[in-house]
Amino acid sequence: MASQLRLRSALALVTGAGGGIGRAVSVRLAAEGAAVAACDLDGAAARETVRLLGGPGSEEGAPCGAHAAFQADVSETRAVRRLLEQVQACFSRPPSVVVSCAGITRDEFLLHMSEDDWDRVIAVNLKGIFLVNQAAAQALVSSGCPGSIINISSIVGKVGNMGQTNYAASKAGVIGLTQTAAREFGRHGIRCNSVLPGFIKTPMIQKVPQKVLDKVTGMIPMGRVGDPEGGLFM
Ligand SMILES: CCCCCCCCCCCCC[C@@H](O)CC(=O)SCCNC(=O)CCNC(=O)[C@H](O)C(C)(C)COP(=O)(O)OP(=O)(O)OC[C@H]1O[C@@H](n2cnc3c(N)ncnc32)[C@H](O)[C@@H]1OP(=O)(O)O
Ligand SMILES: NC(=O)c1ccc[n+]([C@@H]2O[C@H](COP(=O)([O-])OP(=O)(O)OC[C@H]3O[C@@H](n4cnc5c(N)ncnc54)[C@H](O)[C@@H]3O)[C@@H](O)[C@H]2O)c1
Repeated sequence: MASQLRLRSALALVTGAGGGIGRAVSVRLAAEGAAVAACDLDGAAARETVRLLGGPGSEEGAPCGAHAAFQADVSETRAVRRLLEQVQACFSRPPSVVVSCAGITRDEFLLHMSEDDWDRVIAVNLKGIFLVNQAAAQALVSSGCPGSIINISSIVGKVGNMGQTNYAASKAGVIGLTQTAAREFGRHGIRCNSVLPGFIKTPMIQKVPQKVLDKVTGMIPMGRVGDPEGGLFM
């Protein structure tokens, strides 16, 4: 029961909260007592996450309750600034926990990859984390509040993956950004860490050819991909 109250005074901003990992993160944070600001490019998906958390605010334009949904494109500077303003207006404080889950893939071999597919993946997966980290940290520093920022990278950012030069570069960039932000933010009482999952069963991996999934799964000691809820004891 004690763990239920571990985050009772925390306000958590989760981007990509309408997706597989972001929704699971939101559910877990709420279960441990946090108020959740669920943000996604897909506003309806963010509202569905809030509905699952059982909070008011799941309807568009509904008043903020224990949890609230927000629509924003993390790759857009003005959208991210507006997001942090809206979250603070809704909850009267900056988020003390920020989990950056928003991300995309546009897989293709480098020989054939379009510039647009490169640009879009870097914009969402790397620049999006730059914008959210900066806006959240600025809000925390100006209010003198400590915080914890968690950026979702990928094992691909460390070991690479065929068909993902854009994605791998973006996720490697997230690692370097996080390590540097941690050095800069520490003096302000803000922790900054990245997580590097392997394959997790979410909509993101639905486009992966089965022959590739079979290949990679064969290298995973458990013999299966992970699930967003963690499934530690399954
Ligand atoms: C510490 C140990 C690590 C070991 C390495 C593990 C790295 C992989 C783990 C990744 C986990 C995290 C993923 C996570 O961050 C979320 C995602 O990013 S989900 C999306 C992941 N994307 C991919 O894995 C790319 C899959 N490939 C494709 O989508 C297509 O192949 C594509 C690149 C679009 C090209 O399609 P096309 O039709 O042109 O070619 P084929 O699909 O026929 O492929 C040609 C041959 O290449 C082989 N291939 C393709 N991708 C991979 C791959 N990622 N790994 C290994 N082999 C790959 C494919 O099997 C074909 O081989 P063959 O000619 O023998 O049939
Ligand atoms: N699923 C995996 O195997 C895996 C492994 C390692 C890392 N990751 C990373 O975890 C994070 C979450 O991935 P997931 O598996 O839950 O994917 P998902 O596709 O289920 O969810 C991603 C969410 O991000 C949202 N999003 C996309 N672009 C956005 C933007 N510009 N602004 C705001 N929101 C945006 C989508 O609408 C979606 O709801 C991603 O950063 C992904 O790269 C996933």
